[in-house]
Amino acid sequence: MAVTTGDRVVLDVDGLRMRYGANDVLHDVSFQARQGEVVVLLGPNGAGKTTTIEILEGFRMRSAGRVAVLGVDPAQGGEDWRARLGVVLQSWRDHGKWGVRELLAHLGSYYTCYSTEQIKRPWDADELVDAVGLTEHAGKKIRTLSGGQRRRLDVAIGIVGRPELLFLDEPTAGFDPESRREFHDLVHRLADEHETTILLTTHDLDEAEKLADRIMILANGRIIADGSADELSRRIAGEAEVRWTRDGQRFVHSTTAATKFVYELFKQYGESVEELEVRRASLEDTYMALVRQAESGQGEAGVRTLEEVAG
Ligand SMILES: Nc1ncnc2c1ncn2[C@@H]1O[C@H](COP(=O)(O)OP(=O)(O)OP(=O)(O)O)[C@@H](O)[C@H]1O
Repeated sequence: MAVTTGDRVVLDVDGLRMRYGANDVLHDVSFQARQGEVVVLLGPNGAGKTTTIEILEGFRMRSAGRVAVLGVDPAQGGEDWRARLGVVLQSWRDHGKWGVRELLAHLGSYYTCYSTEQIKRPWDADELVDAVGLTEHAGKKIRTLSGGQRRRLDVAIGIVGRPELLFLDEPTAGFDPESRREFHDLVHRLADEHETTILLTTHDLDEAEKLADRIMILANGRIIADGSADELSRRIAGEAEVRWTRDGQRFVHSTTAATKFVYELFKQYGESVEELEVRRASLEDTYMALVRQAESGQGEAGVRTLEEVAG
């Protein structure tokens, strides 16, 4: 997990609203992200994640609110501003006849003029191919790549200009577990070594937990939670489930004071307690509880225990 988050505010969103026709999609979205921070945006289908990201990227005009991306309003961002952003959207379908390395070197050449003292642009094509795990396939034509390999290429295209801020929309859809792990390592490296700020969407809560310094949950066009995975689960807090076996019999007990309970359990039964497990609310439990709570129209004041909310 990135620990090198700086003080510089890279993303600053205040009172963002978006309306499509008569349909309000984003109501009042406000958040900030700092240099080197990995922020994961979660939310059910249709919550407004892609809309938010597209507004930040300058691809979509907002209805209201203040937005500064690398200090610039995306609606007014020029080429030099755009060169500092990396965007990974859908799979790269064009240029099927191009080689992997060839395409990266070609796209990279557009960034040469945006090189600075601090940030040398573009990323060297061979190093980049290596960083995304495509070395073996560097000479292959793009149309011959598998789905997962093509997605890695999408990521490489997104970072070839060494962006200060990277947007990733469901980057690991279609990855096998190994590619997913490698991709997670790459995200950590970008944040830790290069101080890249990363905003990504995913529906994979395990991935969110592994990657995020901060998780934001968007539901019904509002951010209903913003914090680390631990902070979010503490908001739902409540009870932990303690499981154990004794003399071959299984036991389950729910308690808000798991440590004390386990201490008493051992004091009473000592070594006959086996297979002890303490399970706290997972990110999935927390996510489901918060989203259901938002969908049933309860505000912050209505935060209840997980059991009450999730039934
Ligand atoms: N161009 C558009 N015109 C009208 N409505 C739109 C447009 N684009 C998106 N919407 C609506 O805005 C809402 C938010 O869509 P958005 O794509 O931002 O959601 P999302 O959180 O990214 O969803 P998913 O997880 O399914 O990708 C949806 O109700 C969608 O139907």
